[in-house]
Parts: sequence; C-alpha cells; structure tokens
Amino acid sequence: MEKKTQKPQTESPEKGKILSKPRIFFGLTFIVFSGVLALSFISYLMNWKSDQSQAGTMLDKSIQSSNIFGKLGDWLGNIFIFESIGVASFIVAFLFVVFGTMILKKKIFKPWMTFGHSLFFICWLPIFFGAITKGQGNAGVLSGVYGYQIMDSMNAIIGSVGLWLVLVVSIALYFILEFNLRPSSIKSKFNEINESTIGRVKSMMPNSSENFEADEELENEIQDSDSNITVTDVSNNGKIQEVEKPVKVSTVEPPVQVQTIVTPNQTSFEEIKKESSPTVSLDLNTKPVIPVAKPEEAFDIKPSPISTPSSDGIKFNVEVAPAVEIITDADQQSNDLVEKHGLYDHRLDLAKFQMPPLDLLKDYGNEEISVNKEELEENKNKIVGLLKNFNVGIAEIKATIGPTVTLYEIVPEAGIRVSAIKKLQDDIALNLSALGIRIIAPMPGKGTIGIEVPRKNPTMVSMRSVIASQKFQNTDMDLPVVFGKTISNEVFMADLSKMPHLLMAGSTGQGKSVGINAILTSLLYKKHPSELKFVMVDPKKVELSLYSKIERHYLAKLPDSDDAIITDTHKVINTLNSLCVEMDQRYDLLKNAFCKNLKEYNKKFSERKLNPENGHRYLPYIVLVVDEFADLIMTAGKEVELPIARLAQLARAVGIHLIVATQRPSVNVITGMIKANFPARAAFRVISSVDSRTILDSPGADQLIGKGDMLYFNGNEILRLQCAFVDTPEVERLAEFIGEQKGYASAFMLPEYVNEEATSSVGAFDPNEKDQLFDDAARIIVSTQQGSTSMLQRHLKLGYNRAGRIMDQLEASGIVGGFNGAKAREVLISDLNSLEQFLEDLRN
Ligand SMILES: Nc1ncnc2c1ncn2[C@@H]1O[C@H](COP(=O)(O)OP(=O)(O)OP(=O)(O)O)[C@@H](O)[C@H]1O
Repeated sequence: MEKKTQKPQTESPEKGKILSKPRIFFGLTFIVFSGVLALSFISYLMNWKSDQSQAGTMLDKSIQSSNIFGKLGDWLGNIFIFESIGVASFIVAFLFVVFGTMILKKKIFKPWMTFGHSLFFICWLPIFFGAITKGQGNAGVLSGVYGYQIMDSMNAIIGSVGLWLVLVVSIALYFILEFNLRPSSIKSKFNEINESTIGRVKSMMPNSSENFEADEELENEIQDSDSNITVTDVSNNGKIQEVEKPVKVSTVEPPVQVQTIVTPNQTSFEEIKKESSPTVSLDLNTKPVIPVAKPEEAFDIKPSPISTPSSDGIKFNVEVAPAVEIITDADQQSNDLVEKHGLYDHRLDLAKFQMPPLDLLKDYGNEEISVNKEELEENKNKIVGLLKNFNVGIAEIKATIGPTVTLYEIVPEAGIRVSAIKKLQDDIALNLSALGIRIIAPMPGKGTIGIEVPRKNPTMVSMRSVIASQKFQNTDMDLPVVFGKTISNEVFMADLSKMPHLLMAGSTGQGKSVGINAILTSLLYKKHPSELKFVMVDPKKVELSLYSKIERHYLAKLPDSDDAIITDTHKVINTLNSLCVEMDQRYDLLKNAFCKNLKEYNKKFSERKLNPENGHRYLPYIVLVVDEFADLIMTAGKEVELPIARLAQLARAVGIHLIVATQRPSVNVITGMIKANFPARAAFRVISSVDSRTILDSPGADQLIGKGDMLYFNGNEILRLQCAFVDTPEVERLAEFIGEQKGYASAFMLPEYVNEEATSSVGAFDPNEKDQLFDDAARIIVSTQQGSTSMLQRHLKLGYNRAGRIMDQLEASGIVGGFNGAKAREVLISDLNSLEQFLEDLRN
C-alpha cells in the first residue's frame, strides 16, 4: 500500500559535477540576457506608442527614451515585438533561460519538450492575435508585423472561416496530444466534478428528511445510468462518503443474491452478497445493483478499466480499484514538519564546506596509451610459435592494450584442452622473458584464453585522471572507490558499501599505501564530512599521519583519546570494541525505526519521521582503515581478531565498513574467520604463490609486476587493475584544503567503551552459578570481617583464580564492597545471623 508522502528532495546528481568557467559564464549570461529581454519587452509594451517614433535615433543623445533599458530596450522591443511576433516574444526571452540552465547543467526544464511547446506558441499566438485584431488597435504589439502578415496571407488563401478553423483545430490538437484528452477521460472528469459537487451540496444539508430526499434523487440518478454508478453512503455524522464503482453489465453469471441492509440513519441500500469477487457481473435483464462500500473503504477510489472483447461479442469490462492511500498520524506529523522546516539537511552544520577541487591533484601529463606495434607483433609471434611447438594450434589471437599490461586472447583450435595451455604458463613466461605473465584459462564469459603480458613502457594512471572521469563524477554509488584502470583502460570503480569490507595485501613497496590513499582520496572527493567518518589505525605511525589535519571533519575517535589516528595497540582494542558498541547502538536505532539499513534510516530521518528526542540522529558512514593488520594480530591476537570479525560479520547494514591491509598475508594473520567475512580482496604483488592463495584463494598475485599492478577479487572474479597513483604531496594538499575549512568542534565521538572485565562481576550475580564454596567463604569473611582474597585462599585452600572468582561473586551479591586497591574490601554484613538470613533469601 502506497503511502501519501511528501516527495523527498533528493540530492540532485548535478551537485557533484564540476562546471568549467566558460560554462558558468555563458550560462549566467544567457539567463541575465533573458531578464533584460523580458524587462525591455514589458517596458516597451507600456510606452511603445511614444517611443516608436524614436526608432533610428540610437546615437542622438538629445532624444530620451522611456524604456528602462533606454534606447537599447526600445530597439529590442521594436525588433522582437513590433516587427516580428508581438507578445509571443516573451517566449523567446524564456527560451534564453532554458539555454542558460542547459549550459549550467541544471535540469530544470526538459529542453526538447520546452522547445517544442515554445515553437508551437511562437507560430500560433501571432497568427491568433492577428486574426483577432485584424490590424486594428494594439495589433502591432499583440501579433507583430510578422503575425499580421501571415494571418493576412492565410486569410487571402483560405478565407476567414478557414483561418479560424486552422487556428481552432491546431490548438485543440495541441491540447489533446499534450494532455492526452479523450472523450472518455473528459467524461470521467466531468463525472468526478459532478459527483463532488453533489457530495458537497449533500454534506451541507442537515441529517434530515431533506437528506433522505437527496439520497433518493441520487439513487434515481444512479439507476438511470447504466455505465457509471455512484454509491453514496451516509454515515452517522451526516458526512457523505462516495465510492465510484462502475458496474458493467454483462451476461452468464447466476442471479445475484440481494440483501437489504440498513445504515444508521435509516438510508437503505441494497448490497450484493457475493463472496471474494471484486468484479461484478450481472444478468443483462436485471437492474444494476449497488454495492455499499464499507466506511473505511470510502476513499478516493479511481478504478482503472481494462476492456477485453469476449468471444460472445459482448464487451466485458473489468475494473480494478487501485490500492487505497492511507496517511497515518505519524506520516501527517512528519509531513507537517517537512512543510514547515523542509527536509532535514545533514550538511547544514558545515553548509559552506567546499568539496575539494580537482587541481589539488597533480596532472602527470599525457596518459594516452601508446601502441608499440613491434612489441605487439613480437609477443604475438612468440606466443604463437611456442604454442605451436607444444602442438597447440590457435584459431585466432587478439590483443587488448591496458596501461601496464597487454592482454592476448587466443581461441585455440577445436580439440585442444584448456589444461594443456594452462600447463605452459612457465614456458610462455620463459619464452617472453617477462615477469608478471598471467594465464587466464578460460576467460570468464568470453570463451577465450587470456595471456597477460606486461608492457615494456607502462603508462601511469594518475589519481587526477580517474577522479575527473565522467564515470566517477556521475556515479550514484554510496561509497564510490575508484581503484584505477582495467586492462582495457577503463576506469574501475567499486562501491565500498556493497563490498562491504575490503582486505588488502601486498609486500612492502608494491603500492599498498598508494592504494589506501587512492581509496581515501576517492571517498574524500565524493562525501561531505557529515556523511562519512574514518577510524584510522596506523601501527606504522607514518602512513596515515597526513590525515590528522582532517580530524575535525572526517575522523572519529574515542572520547578520552588525544589523537584521532590510533597508533597504540591497546587503544586499538578499545576503539574496535567501541565500534562494536556503536554498531549495536545503530542496530537498536534501526530496529526502533523499522529500517533495514542505514540508507533507509537516514532517509526516514531526513523526512523528519524519526524523533531526535528518542535518540535518533543522522548516521554517517564509518570506515575503519587498518594499515598494518599483521602487526596488530602479532601483538594483540584474539583481542583484535574477535571485534574485527564481529564488525565484519554484522556491521554492513549499519554503515560501518572495514578496510584492512597487511604486508604479510599469512594464514595466522588472515585467519579463516577474517577471510570468510571479507568477500572483497585487493592484492598487490606478494612474495609467494602461497601468500597469493591466502589472500585471493588462487595464485596470481605473486606474478604481478609491482608499482600498483594489482588483482581485485569481488567475490566472483579476479580482475587485473592498474592502481591509480596519488603521491604524498597530493594527499597533503587535499588534507590541507579540507583542514583549513571550518570543521566540527571536535572529531566524531565514538561511544565510550567500558572494559567488560572490570564490570562483569558486579551486578551480574547469578545464584545458580555461585561457587560451591560460596556460603563457606561468606561465613569466613563475615566472621573475620575481613574482605581479603588471600585469606580465603588460606582458609579454603584454594588457588588464586578460584578465590578471586568467589570474591567477585561475594561482591556481586552485596556481601563485600568493591575492590579497594591494596586494602581489604569492606564487609557489608555485620554478623553471622544476618548472613544466614541473607543466604536463605538468596537460595529462595
Ligand atoms: N599506482 C602506482 N602507479 C605507479 N607507481 C606506483 C603506484 N603505486 C606505487 N608506486 C610506486 O611504488 C612505490 C611504493 O609504493 P607504496 O609506498 O604504496 O608501497 P607499499 O606497498 O605501501 O610499501 P610499504 O608497505 O613499505 O609502505 C611508490 O613510491 C611508487 O613509486
């Protein structure tokens, strides 16, 4: 059931587009010129009689013009209005606005439709005014000379009746085509108006006999009509609710059982008692019977007729009533709020925030791929020759040149086994004497076998070129990440929110840090600070430090920490657990708002359907970036692995996404639990094929050539990409540009994380799980009035751990107080009698 809601003001896709200066100049010039034209025309219309005599005196200073744009205004008015098309000239002025908005890429008008309509009226209006004025009175300005002359010529050719016929038929055709007017729709519109008028008149009448009479009249009216029948239900309060239920007369159905029901104010109707069929079929001879709508059904129901010719020649109409639109109180309230304050704009806190311009990124010059025909020919010959030596015949070979790699696709002759070619990988590599050869047999979805051969002179892919690409600029992805270019030189992008977490690996110096910077740069170029927050973990301390400048805009941190970029392993554990708390809180918010994911939730919040007083808030995406995961696992092990795995398993729906990078993709770093929850993987060059298997579940990453040459696995297939290059100074400039702008008062605060171990014993006492020696321990403590764990150890001959656990239980049950540093705990029960009573209560 569709709810009637205010249409949300979706962010226009043009927002992200960068307009060139000439565009802005010409766009604005057109719009301003349109204003000048319109004002000149208005002014000309007011003074045209006096000013017209001054035509041709443009340079004569002694003659003044009364047009607000002086003689220029006069001249424009004269040219457009008087000498051309009369008042239709305003349409010309309007067209300049349309041009202007087109140049500025604002999709306010549908250009072709607007031009079409305008052209029609530019032709029709002058002739129409010409026909009306016949050259008398204000003919000059209404029709213009052109309009009058065309009208005059037509008049001479087809006569005045013919002229009017052309005018009327053309305008009628225009409206019929434009508004889809058909006799049936005009008739139903007319019926609607008719009914609503009758309804209104009826509702004005008191609940009396007059009303009754009106009902009868109406019924008569209804019964007169054999096609459209209006049922009127008069409810208790005298309000009339109407349902239009056209009943079409048809044959075959058995006679309908009719029952009379009485409505509260005694108006009687006949109800069709017929189960489960919304379609009504009646005997041709019976009079139409009127179904009574239940009060809650009595909304605007506009049936949509479906007409099917039946085999017996009788027209059989089926009408399906559309779903009833219902507005709940909450909807109404949010609609009112939106009407009053507009949609909630999360960007408002930093309304003046400027998205970074493109020129912060370095232009590395020509990135066009140069084709080295000799190299291509040489490689092709080597491949064909080698395969021939191994008795592998080739039917066809094709080369696709990418930025770093050329892909040779071969179609083997019939009967050749794919595995035979696969086995030759090392031989081909040896023959081509090149590193980084990868054989893809077969190419997914292509029916060929691919051999990737690195180029001698690779082309660099700059971050600027991919950020400037149409694909990135016009993307509607939620978290667009532009990695670089594919083997066929296309910009490659992926949506981090769909990945939903990314695992990156690569040996040192192969382009992993550049890859992370490319990801962060793409997100910074697309997302406003209110929409995205980063949690950065950088055990190496230097890789992500550049981003500290954007702390108050894009970073998130724990309330008690000084630096937003976390370099200390212990803090990482707290931060990860805090992220888990944030995740749980977000899930609660989503659950209370009946939303399935963050996007839905934020939309609802923007439409003011969620009350901030109930804890609802706009939720930015949170991206956790861990630069050296191996280091964390080595120092903190499970304490890091568990929250990471938990986040990876659950956090996608609440907008928390993980990017975890490591130099050492060994199985004790990338464990099964981690791997299972990171479907998207990016591999730069790694040392061994074992490492490649760990990260990608297949070899290949060990065959890469470094410098940003990478494999991306999206869960289905592996793609070879050349990562875009973004240098440290570029990132610095970007961070500086953002950092210099007004930001929030502080970084985004993650929820405080309270270490569970510190609190678990207190308040979590479960009498069923108490230690067997709990009662004895309590008696010893109370009799000695000493809350000491070592004393319990001595008296009960226990190890420290068990004694400590019993002490925690005594604290939780309220027999002793909290941990008191070096001193013994306070004993809260003064004597054994009270204790026995207390223990008895606990048992019950
Ligand atoms: N996409 C790329 N295009 C061109 N050159 C690149 C690219 N990525 C990296 N390089 C080159 O490789 C060098 C090392 O890259 P990067 O610092 O990203 O390696 P790394 O894997 O992060 O190393 P480490 O783990 O030691 O930090 C860069 O300085 C650059 O010269």
